[in-house]
Amino acid sequence: MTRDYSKFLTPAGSSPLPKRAPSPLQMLGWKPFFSQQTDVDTLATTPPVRVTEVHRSGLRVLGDGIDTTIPPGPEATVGDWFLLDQTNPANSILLDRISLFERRAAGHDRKRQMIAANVDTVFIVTSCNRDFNVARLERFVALAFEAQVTPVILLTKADLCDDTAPYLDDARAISNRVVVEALNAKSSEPADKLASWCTPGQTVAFLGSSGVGKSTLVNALFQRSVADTGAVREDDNRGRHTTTHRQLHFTPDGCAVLDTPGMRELQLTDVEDGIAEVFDDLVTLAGRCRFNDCAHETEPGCAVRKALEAGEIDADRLARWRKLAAEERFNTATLAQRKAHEKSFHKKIKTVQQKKKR
Ligand SMILES: Nc1nc2c(ncn2[C@@H]2O[C@H](COP(=O)(O)OP(=O)(O)OP(=O)(O)O)[C@@H](O)[C@H]2O)c(=O)[nH]1
Ligand SMILES: [Zn+2]
Repeated sequence: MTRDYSKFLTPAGSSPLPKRAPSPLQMLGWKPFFSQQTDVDTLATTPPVRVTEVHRSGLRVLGDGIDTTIPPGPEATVGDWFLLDQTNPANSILLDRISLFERRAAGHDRKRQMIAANVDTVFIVTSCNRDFNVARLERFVALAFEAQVTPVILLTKADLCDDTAPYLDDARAISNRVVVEALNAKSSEPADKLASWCTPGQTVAFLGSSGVGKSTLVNALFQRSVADTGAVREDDNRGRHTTTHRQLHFTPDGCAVLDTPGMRELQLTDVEDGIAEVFDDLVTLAGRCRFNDCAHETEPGCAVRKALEAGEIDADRLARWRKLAAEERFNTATLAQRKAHEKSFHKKIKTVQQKKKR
């Protein structure tokens, strides 16, 4: 007799256990990385809260059943997690970050300013037209790597472009660690194409020049969910992401979208490691040059020039790496360092001129 066991088998494609819905804290972006910094008892007495808004007067923090304001501290930024001391909020404990975007302030001391913490994914947006610029994309990818945030390159306005293939090829050649997608931001595509990075508990941000479609994409993220629930009026969800201060907005799905003007002004300072990651193949090659301080120009035993002559590396990419690295060094140098550099440069010129006179 053959028995029919089919009724006892899990149907193909379905998981045997229903997935547990994320907890309120997980929806806010709470991860094992944070819980590992503390213990159950501490969590019970000082509950975790996330900074969702930064104002001059204080930080708005959200937790499981908590929505309050704590005094501003110089050490915190939007996206940060605190263990909230409810009796004395100023004594709340800041948890270590998974990632951090920073920039140098304008002015004399050019102190570092924190832009956003614990962002998981940054969408680097450009369009399939004249805005597309490999050097700029490399620079944004370097910033993301430096901040420990996963970069994803989005090429918008695909609908206005005859052939997206060359753009995709160029963007994909930047780093094999970066996913690249081409899309029409105004269509229904963003919901699908961004879905895997915009799951509950994830925090995302957008980088890119003006007019490339960042707001259109953010709108799409909100409208998809809004359309699903049909609960929010059009003009309400418009207002959700127009802001002038640092803020996290949560889609009804529980994905946090960072909206901060500072992201647009990120400069190329203190990103030496990020640049080295983008150009890791060239960095490895340079490590094989005979001299540690090889400028890859006329030095003997230069592995970079050898590879270039053998056609193993791209001359344009090499030039972009050197330019980006030089720009980074210049930006990162303090005013004093720049002045010292100029002084020694002028001194050199003077010596040369004096020698010529003789
Ligand atoms: N056809 C088409 N138009 C797009 C696409 N993405 C954006 N646009 C249009 O391009 C214009 C600029 O888009 P925004 O979303 O405002 O660009 P942004 O990057 O937010 O610009 P800023 O707010 O200045 O930083 C708008 O008119 C959009 O409708 C796209 O993929 N296809
Ligand atoms: Zn060299």
